[in-house]
Amino acid sequence: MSFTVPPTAPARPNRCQLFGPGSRPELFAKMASSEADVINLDLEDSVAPADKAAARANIIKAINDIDWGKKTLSVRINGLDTEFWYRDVVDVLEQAGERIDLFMIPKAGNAKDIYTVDALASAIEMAKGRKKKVGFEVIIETALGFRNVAEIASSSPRMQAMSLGAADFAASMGMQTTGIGGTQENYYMLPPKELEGPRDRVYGDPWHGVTAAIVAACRSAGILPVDGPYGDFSDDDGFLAQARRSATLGMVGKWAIHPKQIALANSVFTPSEEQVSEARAILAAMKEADEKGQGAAVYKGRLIDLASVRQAQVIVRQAEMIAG
Ligand SMILES: C[C@@H](C(=O)SCCNC(=O)CCNC(=O)[C@H](O)C(C)(C)COP(=O)(O)OP(=O)(O)OC[C@H]1O[C@@H](n2cnc3c(N)ncnc32)[C@H](O)[C@@H]1OP(=O)(O)O)[C@H](O)C(=O)O
Ligand SMILES: [Mg+2]
Repeated sequence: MSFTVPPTAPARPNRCQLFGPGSRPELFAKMASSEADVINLDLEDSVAPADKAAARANIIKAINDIDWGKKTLSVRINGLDTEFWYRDVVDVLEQAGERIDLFMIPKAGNAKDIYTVDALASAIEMAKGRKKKVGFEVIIETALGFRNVAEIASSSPRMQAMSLGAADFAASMGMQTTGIGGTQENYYMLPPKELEGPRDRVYGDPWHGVTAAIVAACRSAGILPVDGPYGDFSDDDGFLAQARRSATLGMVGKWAIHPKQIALANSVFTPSEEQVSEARAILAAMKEADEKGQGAAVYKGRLIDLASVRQAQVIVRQAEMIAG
């Protein structure tokens, strides 16, 4: 290990973040009674400019009136390049009660963006005598954000989580696609032409680079890495494939842009009984090895050592935290 020990991430479930437009208040109670761990009430891109003020009022009322249970309650504010964002922060923090947990800052480009929102939120919290400091989560969805992902992750003690926003990311990177996440039709390779046999397309993962960058930035800053939206909510298999890929890379959850995606996300980001018992068996085998003075052992024909203990602990800790 390095002498620099990263902080630990917030110990709360974040398997699914359910989004709903602030301009559709009829959805809020349904969101509150869903199985999502995190609720994101949106003031940004799912709300038309003419509806921003009404959406703010809807969200403030909902924060105050609805029983959100144990869910993490987040409000996505507008981007810092708009005329809307300051009013989002001011109105919500001045008029909504302490139940709000997080602001989600979209299109985060650098640490200064987060500092700016932090300064405004701090002033309002002091002025209004708010006891609970609002936390932040951000979306990496621009080329600038990708470039500065590490400084954004550790930009403020308020930071709790970071998501990939595939649609805006694709636009900002100039990617040739209109899909929101998932496999892209033209992102494939062919087997070498010298090989015999059919040259079936092998699809790659165009989100791999930024996903790995987000996970590394989050894990070294002690915040939660989250996979963003999968736009085609009629494609359960596609959602599951992308979610399993991001879980394998270290992300802790995924957005749902429709309620049918909640169970899919929860199924992937809750370690299965098999995964947990395998992890516990590895821990038991390593305990036995340790008692014999061995740092490495053989488990089901493969090497396990102290790194395997740390891997197994990740899964056991996740399961225990979700079980509460
Ligand atoms: C891509 C970038 C993003 O910003 S993604 C995040 C922003 N987007 C959103 O917030 C959209 C959220 N989803 C919706 O608005 C809707 O789900 C919908 C428009 C996609 C579909 O709505 P619709 O009412 O047509 O859906 P139905 O299939 O008829 O609904 C069935 C049933 O479920 C209830 N419902 C619908 N949506 C929700 C919801 N979000 N939460 C809770 N419940 C919901 C609906 O009322 C029906 O209920 P019932 O009538 O059966 O009682 C990103 O930034 C990037 O860049 O990548
Ligand atoms: Mg976006």
